[in-house]
Amino acid sequence: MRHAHPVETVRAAEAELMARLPEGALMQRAAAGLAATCARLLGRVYGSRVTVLVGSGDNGGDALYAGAALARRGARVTAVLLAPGKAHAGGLAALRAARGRVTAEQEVGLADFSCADLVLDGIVGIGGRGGLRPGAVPYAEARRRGVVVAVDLPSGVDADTGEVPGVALRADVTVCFGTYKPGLLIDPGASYAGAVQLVDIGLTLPQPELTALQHADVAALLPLPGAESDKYRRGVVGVAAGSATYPGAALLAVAGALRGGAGAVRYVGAAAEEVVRRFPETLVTEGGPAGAGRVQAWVVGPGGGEGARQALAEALASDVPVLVDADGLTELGRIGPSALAGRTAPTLLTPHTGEAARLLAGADGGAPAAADDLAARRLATARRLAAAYRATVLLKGSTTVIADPGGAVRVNPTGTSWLATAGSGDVLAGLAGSLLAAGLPPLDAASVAAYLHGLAGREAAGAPGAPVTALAVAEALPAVWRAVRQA
Ligand SMILES: NC(=O)C1=CN([C@@H]2O[C@H](COP(=O)(O)OP(=O)(O)OC[C@H]3O[C@@H](n4cnc5c(N)ncnc54)[C@H](OP(=O)(O)O)[C@@H]3O)[C@@H](O)[C@H]2O)[C@@H](O)CC1
Ligand SMILES: [K+]
Repeated sequence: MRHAHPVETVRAAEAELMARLPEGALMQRAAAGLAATCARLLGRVYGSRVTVLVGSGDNGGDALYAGAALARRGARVTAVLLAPGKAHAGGLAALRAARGRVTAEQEVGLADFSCADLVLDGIVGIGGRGGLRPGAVPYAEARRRGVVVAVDLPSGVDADTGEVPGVALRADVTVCFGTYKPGLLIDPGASYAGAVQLVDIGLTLPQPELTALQHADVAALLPLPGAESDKYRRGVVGVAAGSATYPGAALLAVAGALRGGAGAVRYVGAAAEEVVRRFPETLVTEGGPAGAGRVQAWVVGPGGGEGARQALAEALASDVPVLVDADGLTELGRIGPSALAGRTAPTLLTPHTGEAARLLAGADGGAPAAADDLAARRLATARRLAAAYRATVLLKGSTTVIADPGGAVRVNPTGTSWLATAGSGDVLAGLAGSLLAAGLPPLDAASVAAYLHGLAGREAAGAPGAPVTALAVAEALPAVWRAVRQA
């Protein structure tokens, strides 16, 4: 599992460790790890050209010491001071002692940047606020031929949220210290970080609020049938989806649900005939959720159209977990959080940012925010929704973020942009609902579903990627399920 901690926590751990170590020891550890990665990336250090962008704090200090280490191995290193007079004095002395060059002239700096084999971005790290300052912006726009390595964090990315409030410097590799910062895992920040490598500097950190699952974590959470299992013990997931106008959503939600580990799928809705024709293993019931037989979780809303209101009300009145998606979310936004007030079982909401805007408006009373703004602040958006509705929220997008009302957050590391395709969300809803019915708590059900769905998207798209259909994503689920278990 990848763990991320906010700046405040990192600073506290740093202070606690620094009090027990000789001065500067922590920075030396960070710089040594950084220099080792740079050497690996360069292949041959001797004779290579390295440019070090240096800001006014310890982030620049790390970069200067790493630059000095590379210079001692024969690299031609130039430090470009973006805040001359404030650059880390010890790091600067070390670089000079290793015969590194130092300049504060932007023209020289930009020329060096463009022809370097490797650039170290030590402009700003966890002490940063706002995007790049004007003197640094030209580097973000300049031509580059070498690899850009961000020190701890790409400069201009907000460490705690992944927001990019202006211009940021795009990295190919980020070497972070002690722990991941949330901004390295959440878009848009994550998209600036490239491949992220963690250097252990010995910090003792508390349990993280924010995590990202990896194969082994998902494998441990997957529901597996025991020798005694029958379909009811493995869980029955009820799917209330599709309408006369959108029968396809019912098929796709059922396709996802059939591959999510529940023992059976029970469908209610207007597309029963199509569902049984395509998936004869589905149980079909007339009427809505209230009159259907016993299920262990409901999925309500994909392609629900007019019927979504009634289906939502009936599912929410049940005492089993309910996943609300698509048209169900629109209906929920109309009522607001009071619709969930009497629930005794968990609720999982799976909005994209447009639906999130409607849900927030339903909670706050104001006009819906622009979806793009919510996408740029996806961690805050998911947390706000989870708190307002007292529900687990899976906010879909370039980084899917899952927030529990208790404060825990999971960030999904899998996926492909090809997944932004019609019906893909219906498959995800069915899959997550199936995992809920199989007994996973909502945070686990949602994050395992997002993980498998992202992998299935990649599997269906192939490499190099090509457009995928939602049904192909559902059909790829068994293969990725097996791959996760075998890893
Ligand atoms: N914590 C740890 O465990 C360890 C931390 N280590 C390292 O230290 C780094 C943190 O160092 P730090 O605290 O000196 O802050 P840092 O990010 O260098 O910023 C400094 C100053 O920059 C300025 N500034 C602000 N915004 C800006 C912007 N947008 N663009 C440009 N400048 C901006 C602002 O100063 P101002 O110019 O406003 O006076 C601010 O005070 C950390 O990321 C890691 O690399 C490791 O060595 C060891 C273990
Ligand atoms: K940086």
